[in-house]
Amino acid sequence: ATDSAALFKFKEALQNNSALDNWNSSVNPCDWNRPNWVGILCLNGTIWGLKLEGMGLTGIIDIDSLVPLSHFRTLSLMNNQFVGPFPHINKLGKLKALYLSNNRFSGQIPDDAFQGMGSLKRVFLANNEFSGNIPLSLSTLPRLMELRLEGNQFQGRIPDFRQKNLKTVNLASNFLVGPIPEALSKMNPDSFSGNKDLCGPPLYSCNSPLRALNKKGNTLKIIIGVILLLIILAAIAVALAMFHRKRHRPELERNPSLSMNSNKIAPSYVADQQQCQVPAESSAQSRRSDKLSFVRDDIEKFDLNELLRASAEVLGSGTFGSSYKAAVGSGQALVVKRYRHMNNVGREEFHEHMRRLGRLKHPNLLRLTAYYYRREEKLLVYEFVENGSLASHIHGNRSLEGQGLDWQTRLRIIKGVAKGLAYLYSELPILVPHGHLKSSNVLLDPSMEPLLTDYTLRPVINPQQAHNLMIAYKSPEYAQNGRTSKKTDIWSFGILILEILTGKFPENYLTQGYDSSADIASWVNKMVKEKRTSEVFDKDMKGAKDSKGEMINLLKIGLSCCEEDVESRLDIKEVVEKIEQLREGDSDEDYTGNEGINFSVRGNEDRFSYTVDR
Ligand SMILES: Nc1ncnc2c1ncn2[C@@H]1O[C@H](COP(=O)(O)OP(=O)(O)OP(=O)(O)O)[C@@H](O)[C@H]1O
Repeated sequence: ATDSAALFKFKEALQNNSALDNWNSSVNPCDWNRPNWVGILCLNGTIWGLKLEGMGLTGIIDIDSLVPLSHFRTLSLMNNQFVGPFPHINKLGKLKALYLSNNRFSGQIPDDAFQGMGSLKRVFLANNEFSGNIPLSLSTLPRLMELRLEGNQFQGRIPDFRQKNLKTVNLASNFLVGPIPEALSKMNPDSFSGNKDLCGPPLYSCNSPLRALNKKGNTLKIIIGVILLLIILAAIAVALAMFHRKRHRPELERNPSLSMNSNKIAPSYVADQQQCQVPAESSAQSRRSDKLSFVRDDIEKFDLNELLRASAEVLGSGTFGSSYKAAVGSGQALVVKRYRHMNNVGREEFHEHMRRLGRLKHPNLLRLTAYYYRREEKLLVYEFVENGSLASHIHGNRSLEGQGLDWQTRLRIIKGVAKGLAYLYSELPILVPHGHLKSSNVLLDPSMEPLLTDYTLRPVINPQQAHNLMIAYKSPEYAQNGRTSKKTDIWSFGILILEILTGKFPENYLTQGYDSSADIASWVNKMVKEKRTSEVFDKDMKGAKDSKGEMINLLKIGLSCCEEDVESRLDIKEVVEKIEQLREGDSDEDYTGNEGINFSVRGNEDRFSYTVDR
């Protein structure tokens, strides 16, 4: 009750907060690791954090109201409309991560703003309007690992950051001057680009003649920029003139407010459209562009209006969209996912990618049913899968979901996911096949067969958002260089296997970067090293009595997928083969101790290497 009251107080101070309408005082915010309220992060029944991203929020950030939440560790308000000064966050002394990027905060941040925040590891303030010097207290945060300040108006010199754990710093596009501190000299040069006058490694030496040349180059860039700007302004003027001529455009294109806050997907659109007097010719045009594009022939068709008029239940708000359940036609249940960050893709490119996805057909893939394209917003439509997500079965309220999944079901799910992935790899060899594998993107059909969803969307997601938001189960190399590969998918699969076997929530999901101390693979490694393997498996996993050897083999496969060295990480063919070979009751290895288990320690390193036959 105290936690709920604290959260309500926080919500009250926000404006435009209708995205939080499902916060309900008669329901606990958390059922163990499953949030019942939108935007809450739960861990072991406590409120771990708030992730209120892309909700159009504004108003006051009432930090005081969060102080009573004793387990509160992460606050994300990215991609909203907040304005005004930096909030007084140092009242949340145990905060580990603060994400405020992509708002309109402004003004100088006091030098002592981060004083006493000994646990803070990640600070994201990018793309705001902060000015003045970078606050000194940031440079003394003992555990700081990731700092993103790009796209602000910070000026002056960079403070002397010396933290050993600092892995990522981005200070690009500010007005900083002077030498780059030595501790940052190995960072990516792009992290310092677009500043007034920075020098020293990884940029040009402060005495280098190239630096002067670079400055001249910048002047040239500015001139070219001005010319380009003039061309763009002329193009805008022409476009505006054309816009005025096109009086009778389809209503959906004119009125894009597919209201997220309503229990219908777009009531405002429907109401307006009924009053709209559209001349015959443009009405035909309107129908054409308001059409849903179906990529399947084997299901009952419906039109966009029908879908938009249907009452919709919010299923959740994910990293780059919100999902709604709606029933159309004869009661067919569908899931409509609205994507916000796909507006860099051209119409044709988008259509082509959707048609490519529409051709995919496999028992372990949820097939795309239809999609809708509008420049600023895209809808993808899927069938509703009755048994919900794997995440809800593993982390949800087990008394409701039925005592947790038994071993055979877990093994079947892992085998199915492997087959689905292998199919994607064979059909889309040049793309990163899934790119967003995690337990809420594995759905369970009525016979508990897994269906992968949200796959292969990276080519149509805006690169900037894809980098920030995708790959929840991120590998160390992805966290460092932001590049996906087939091996980043394998890492995510490894984490998924460990999550299924341990029933443990991959905490690393809650952070933007990679934190080995919060990584489930590191935890399993540690437990094995301490000869506590028996404690690793989920206590609620029934039917495991005769299958201990198989469980250990699967644990090894999961860990081999989470090999930090990309080259030694298994590839999909090897993973599928190894998983296919698993049977039940096949081994008499005893997982309560180390005996008979082929674990071997590699050198003096902290991690174990697992002897998995290749
Ligand atoms: N077709 C579906 N049938 C049943 N439940 C679904 C379906 N698609 C998604 N869900 C569930 O709806 C909820 C919201 O899904 P959504 O994809 O919007 O977010 P997410 O998976 O949590 O995050 P992300 O946007 O990063 O994928 C999740 O619990 C998901 O498992």
